[in-house]
Amino acid sequence: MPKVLIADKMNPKAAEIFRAAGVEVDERTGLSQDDLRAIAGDYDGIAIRSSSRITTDILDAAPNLKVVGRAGIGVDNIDVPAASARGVVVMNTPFGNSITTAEHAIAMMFALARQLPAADTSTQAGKWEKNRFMGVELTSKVLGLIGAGNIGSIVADRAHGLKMKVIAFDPFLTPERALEIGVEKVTLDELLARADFITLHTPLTEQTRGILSAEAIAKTKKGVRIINCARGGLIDEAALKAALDSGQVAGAALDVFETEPAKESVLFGTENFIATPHLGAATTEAQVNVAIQVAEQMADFLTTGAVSNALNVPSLTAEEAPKVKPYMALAEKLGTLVGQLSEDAPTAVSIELEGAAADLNPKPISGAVLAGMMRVHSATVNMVNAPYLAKERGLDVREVRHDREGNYHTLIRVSVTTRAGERSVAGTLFGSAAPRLTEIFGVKVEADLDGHMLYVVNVDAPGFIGRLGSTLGEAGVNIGTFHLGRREAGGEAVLLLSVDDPVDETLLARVRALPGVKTARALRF
Ligand SMILES: NC(=O)C1=CN([C@@H]2O[C@H](COP(=O)(O)OP(=O)(O)OC[C@H]3O[C@@H](n4cnc5c(N)ncnc54)[C@H](O)[C@@H]3O)[C@@H](O)[C@H]2O)C=CC1
Ligand SMILES: O=C(O)C(=O)COP(=O)(O)O
Repeated sequence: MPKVLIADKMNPKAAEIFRAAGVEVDERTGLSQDDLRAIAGDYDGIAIRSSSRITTDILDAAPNLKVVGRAGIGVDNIDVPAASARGVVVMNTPFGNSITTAEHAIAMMFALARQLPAADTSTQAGKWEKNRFMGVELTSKVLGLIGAGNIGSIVADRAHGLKMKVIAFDPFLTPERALEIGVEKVTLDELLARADFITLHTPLTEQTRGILSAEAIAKTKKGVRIINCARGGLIDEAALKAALDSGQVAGAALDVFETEPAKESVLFGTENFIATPHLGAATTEAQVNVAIQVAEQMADFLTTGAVSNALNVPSLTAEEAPKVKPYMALAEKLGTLVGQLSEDAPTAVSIELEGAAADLNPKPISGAVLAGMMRVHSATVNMVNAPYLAKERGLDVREVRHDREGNYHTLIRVSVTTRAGERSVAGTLFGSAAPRLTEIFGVKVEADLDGHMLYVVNVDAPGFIGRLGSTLGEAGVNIGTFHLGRREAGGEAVLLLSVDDPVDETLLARVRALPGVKTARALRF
């Protein structure tokens, strides 16, 4: 039974869903990094929010880990490249808390415009300072969005209802999408110069870190109000403090901080500064949404292989997964075969799908081919990290789908290019589930690729099979199945034998010494 750790506070629905799906769950929140490292090895999956950090050392301590699920959006607390390299799928829930977070940004905007927190504190202190809290109207003001994705566009929609003019800086925003969400696409400098309110809605990346730097803040319209419900690190906090003190910035509301939990900050106590403790996603509705979704996605993946909302592997629906699985098994066997038979490092691999296979999602199939090929040299390769490793090694990977149906109702062909040229193997599914080799390097051979096998290329001549059988028999190696194919009578013949025991180097040398043998290799599936 797969086992999952819920490492951050999550709605109880998550645990219910895991258990109902037959997944064992431990809920242990508030773990230190050392504690998490100590227990990570027990789990197939870890579900988190923004508090836990899934770093390289946690991944290294978790050899059984297959999936990290983020009940929320931002994954900057997960080392995604390190997870990919170790074959761990990373999933998030990209929409479950977006409305809630957009609403928090709007709430912050109102709180800034009317100084609600300070007015509340003053009033409850019995001061009745009616003349101190002069606010500004939102109507007709310019709202500048930095980042106009899911949350940014919901903020734009709500701001239109408040009769604001919305402009956006987002290099990936297309003119069509800008039109659709009713925002004017501008450069960052233009946004800084024009906005009365600026709200941030980008992920924290190398490009966005410090996007509101001292230099950028200096370019803002005097009296701007800034809201950050995205990520700490997007704003230079010391520069913001200086700009609030000088009056360049009339107010700032932060939900997120460079260092969290933010128990202290240069900004605390500054006039016109409002803080909340990373509450953007903290509503009942959002937390139910993300808890249900992350648990369903992780349980589906662990029990059926379905992949949704993964950041480092292509999606595979619960409906597709059972159809694609036998193909992945075939693809992996073909990859393992070419991997074992390649004398040289391949420079290119092409994966062709024909007949029924052509209707399937090719990504998991090509991932399985690459995993099979590369696992020959590294035991830790799987279909998640194989495409990344292939890219790293400069392997040119092509996927081709052919509508035509050949001799087989369904076929996968894997062609590998090395310095020696291009060679290909092909296979089909028998009874729609059993992988079967159909062709090896241009020779038709039908064989199951299973267990220990011996591959021999020889010159077709009478008496060879008998001599080979005797050589194996003398070494005490029992033949299970025997498959033979040849290019033409008297030409090159290919023999694939399944054997009950491994064929060692001494026996291989004896096979290679038989008259007519060109190649002999021991294979393992
Ligand atoms: N405070 C909280 O509790 C929450 C915070 N968040 C944060 O909000 C962020 C945004 O979430 P979504 O809108 O759902 O993500 P999204 O991926 O839909 O949108 C992000 C937008 O940022 C844009 N972007 C990327 N690089 C940029 C750059 N260099 N300059 C300007 N724009 C850039 C992208 O093109 C995209 O349109 C998340 O990454 C997360 O960090 C999300 C949920 C809750
Ligand atoms: O979804 C996100 O990106 C968030 O920042 C929400 O964080 P949380 O799950 O509330 O710790």
